Amino acid sequence: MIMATHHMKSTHFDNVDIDEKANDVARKIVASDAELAKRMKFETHDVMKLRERLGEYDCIFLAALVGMKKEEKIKIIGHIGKYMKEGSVLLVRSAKGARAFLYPVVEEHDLRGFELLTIFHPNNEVINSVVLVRKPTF
Ligand SMILES: C[S@@+](CC[C@H](N)C(=O)[O-])C[C@H]1O[C@@H](n2cnc3c(N)ncnc32)[C@H](O)[C@@H]1O
Repeated sequence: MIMATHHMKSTHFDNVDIDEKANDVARKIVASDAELAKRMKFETHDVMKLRERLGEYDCIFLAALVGMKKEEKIKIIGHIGKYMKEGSVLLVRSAKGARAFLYPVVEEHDLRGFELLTIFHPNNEVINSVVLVRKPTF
């Protein structure tokens, strides 16, 4: 929501969650901002079941706990990487240090086949690190 409100002010977001209840809560939160609500859709799907659809986006944000364990997360990243559009960007949330007790750590070597753009580890109250990669254009 912070990105959509303050940085990507005209971007449309398709938010996917496997849990309909999570989407219901998210819809209610976003409904308080009419402008934002127009740009936010919430759909219930398992990301592992989406294929061609993933090729429609310029940028995909993968939430921290989509894949609770590292092996599961790597599998999900591989699936997204297979179907996302060439040249599009994937933002993966990771963790460093003691924060790795809470969230799976994704490192550069877990992102084979992608071009690494940046890794950012915050040192303030923000918990998640961010790894930004691009699917190469062949
Ligand atoms: C940290 S919460 C993120 C909540 C919120 N959607 C957000 O992005 O701020 C992680 C969410 O990932 C969802 N999730 C886990 N595995 C998933 C999958 N395979 N496909 C889609 N959503 C999944 C969970 O239901 C949970 O709501």
